[in-house]
Amino acid sequence: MNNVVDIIAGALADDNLIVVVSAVQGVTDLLLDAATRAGSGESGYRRTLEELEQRHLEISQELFSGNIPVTFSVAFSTEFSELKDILHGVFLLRELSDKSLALVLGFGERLSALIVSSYLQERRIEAYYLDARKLIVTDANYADARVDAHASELQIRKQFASFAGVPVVTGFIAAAPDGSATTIGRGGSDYTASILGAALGAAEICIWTDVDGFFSADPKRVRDARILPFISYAEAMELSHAGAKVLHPLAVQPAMKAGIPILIKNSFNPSAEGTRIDGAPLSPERNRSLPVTGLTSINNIVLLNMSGSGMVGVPGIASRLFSCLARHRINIIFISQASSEQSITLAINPAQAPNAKKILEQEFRAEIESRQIDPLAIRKNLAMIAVVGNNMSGHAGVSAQLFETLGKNGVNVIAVAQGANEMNISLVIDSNDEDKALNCIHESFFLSQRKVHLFIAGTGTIARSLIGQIRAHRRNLQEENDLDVVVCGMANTGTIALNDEGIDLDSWQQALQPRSGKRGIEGYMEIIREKNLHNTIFVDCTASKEVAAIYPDLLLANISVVTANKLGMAGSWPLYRSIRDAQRKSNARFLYETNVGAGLPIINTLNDLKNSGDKIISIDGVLSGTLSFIFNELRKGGRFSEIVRRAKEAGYTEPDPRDDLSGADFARKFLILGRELGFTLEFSDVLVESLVPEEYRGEMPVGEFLDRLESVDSWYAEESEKAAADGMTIAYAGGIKDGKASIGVKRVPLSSPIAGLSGSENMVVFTTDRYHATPLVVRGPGAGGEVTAGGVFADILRIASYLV
Ligand SMILES: NC(=O)C1=CN([C@@H]2O[C@H](COP(=O)(O)OP(=O)(O)OC[C@H]3O[C@@H](n4cnc5c(N)ncnc54)[C@H](OP(=O)(O)O)[C@@H]3O)[C@@H](O)[C@H]2O)C=CC1
Ligand SMILES: N[C@@H](CC=O)C(=O)O
Repeated sequence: MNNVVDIIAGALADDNLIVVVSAVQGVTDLLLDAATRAGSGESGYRRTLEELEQRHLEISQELFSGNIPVTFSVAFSTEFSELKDILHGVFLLRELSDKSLALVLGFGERLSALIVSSYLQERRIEAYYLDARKLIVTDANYADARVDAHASELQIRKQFASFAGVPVVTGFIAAAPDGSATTIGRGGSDYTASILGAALGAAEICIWTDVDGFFSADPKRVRDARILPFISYAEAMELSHAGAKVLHPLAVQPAMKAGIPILIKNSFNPSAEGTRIDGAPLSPERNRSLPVTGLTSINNIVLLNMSGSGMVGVPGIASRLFSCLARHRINIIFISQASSEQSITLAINPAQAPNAKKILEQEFRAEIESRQIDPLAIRKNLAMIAVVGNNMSGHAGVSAQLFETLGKNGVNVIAVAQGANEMNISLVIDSNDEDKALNCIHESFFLSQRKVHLFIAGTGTIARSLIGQIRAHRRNLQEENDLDVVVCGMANTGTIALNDEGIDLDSWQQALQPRSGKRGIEGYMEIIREKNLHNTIFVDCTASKEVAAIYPDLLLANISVVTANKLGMAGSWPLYRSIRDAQRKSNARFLYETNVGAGLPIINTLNDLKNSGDKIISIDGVLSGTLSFIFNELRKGGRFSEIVRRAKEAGYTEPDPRDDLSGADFARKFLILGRELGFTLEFSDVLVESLVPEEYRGEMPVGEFLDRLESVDSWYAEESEKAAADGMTIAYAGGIKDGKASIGVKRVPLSSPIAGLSGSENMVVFTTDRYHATPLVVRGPGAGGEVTAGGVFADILRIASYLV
């Protein structure tokens, strides 16, 4: 109130002012509560009344610093005793008519106007209280009255024939022709101001509210929403009708008719520029080149669907439908009818849905009984989103962009409407998807920089390298590629870190907290699904079967997946099939390049060959970084057990190195390649030679296994020497041809390319119709944190470029 009075005092220096006030925050709800209780005979209404009195008293005490003027005190008591009398009457009668309700609800504005006008007087400003019942004339629909513009204009002009002082007018309330109090809709003080401004030809109508103006989207739901300095009357009307709470939907019309600009300003931040609403033509300075001005949503609507073959080509059905709803004062928020004329879909307020269904079923009883029209269908828990902009008109591609971004994010559009003025596309979606839809649409139309949200499973070798790479490269991606890679979740078996705005990658280890609630990967997936962020990618850096098993569910929930874990694509055939099926059904992407050869482009190369029509004859080579490293080092004369330890330390091995030494990890890669080639293979179809001695294959802890491995050192040393004596070397390699894959220890000439491998190098040899005489070879490091994480990162960026 102090801010308000300062603003009034400041503005007064330049102009004549009319001040219109609304009720103190929450007061109209309290009045409604008191009236409803009194109407149902609950004496508890008196407590609400006391609370109301107390609240206004506290405000007054504070404003007047304890020295409340006598005149104010008297007026204040008079208002409250009138309110008490009315509520007492309602209580005695146990009946709350619309007429009484309108009278009660108006007390919020009456008390505000009294306080503000008295406080202005206290500040030596010549102000006076003015009841809008003397100014605004409505029909007799007391609680939601329709304004009679002409009669109101006459009254207002008469009242302000001469102008002196600052009138402080009660917003929201008006009078029916018989003088009874009416109200003109919640938040109606904006409307009151606009009616007064228009009637008097004001220079400006300024709405002082608690936000900086119209935003491109609700900033509480879309973090990157931006203020709109200028919008047209038409845009303001579309946005406020479609849920933007900044301005009363009806407030634009009188100002627009009179050509008076409306300024939206923030009374808590008066220096902010605000939003100017007017009818100025589009110009580059005032209107961005973007087609969309803003988006907004109504988060609780109900769809009413009337359908039936008997509606086709029958004139008058729509007229009966709408007339029936109008007779019962049911407001229609949205209408859609396809050209087949088989159905009409309407969105209405949920509170009115049961009544709407009842009256329409009565209206169309004959048609429903004769099955020309189906019983009315009601669909709940829906939200309506409106995408609004003057510039949308004639701008091809707006709806394509809108539906594409929703589709990629798995947001199902249930109903759509666009008028021929092309400045509003409204769509109805499941209310669970509302925030996701608002954010992805906003990002698509307003932001040059797009976001992908990552949820990582696993915090081991690969995840650590991945985080390091994202941290090092994030800024560059933002600047060069307009892409922000945001890590929103990390989890291992015991801990979890979550932050929708992005975990601080400099201290992610500290962010990990013990897991609570539903643990396991299912719990993590539930959190990701509940968050329902747009452009979400799940990144699997575990070696877990349980994690791989959730890929189908993730994909069906439209969450893209990047995985280094081979247990999905090399899992059982049913799991493999269900991943592939889910991939087909979903708009989300699934990439797994690092499953074979870590960061090497093996799966992409194979698919490029296949997709471009080449025929793959065979694939041979070394596909284990660990085994390659072991045999390359043995050739130099190292001890087997000690080399295995080094492979583990270098991050080449699986969490349990027996997965490498048994050939299982290698076999999985051939299994994946075989499946890529179209063969129906299970793991057992790959012939594998294991290097793990029989007695160490059980549950033995990894440390103990590594200690015991020394027992085979001499065998490997001897085999290496024997092979060298014959000009040969030993290596672990394999191949797949005609759907048959086998891998194991081989003797190869020292001159063979396999003998020339070093470190963890992999080598894959594709023999194809096109690459026959000289096969196509992909060679390079095939294991290790950095190269694998690089491959995972590249897959993430591939999905990002599809999503954004
Ligand atoms: N190393 C390499 O060169 C390559 C590895 N890969 C694959 O990358 C994957 C990761 O390897 P790497 O980083 O070396 O393995 P690590 O053992 O270093 O890390 C595995 C991580 O997964 C976590 N984890 C295991 N089960 C679950 C679960 N159910 N839910 C959540 N987190 C889980 C572990 O958690 P906790 O710490 O709590 O146990 C751990 O943080 C493996 O599938 C591997 O085959 C692929 C290509 C190359
Ligand atoms: N443990 C694997 C890592 C890559 O998949 C290997 O050694 O190749």
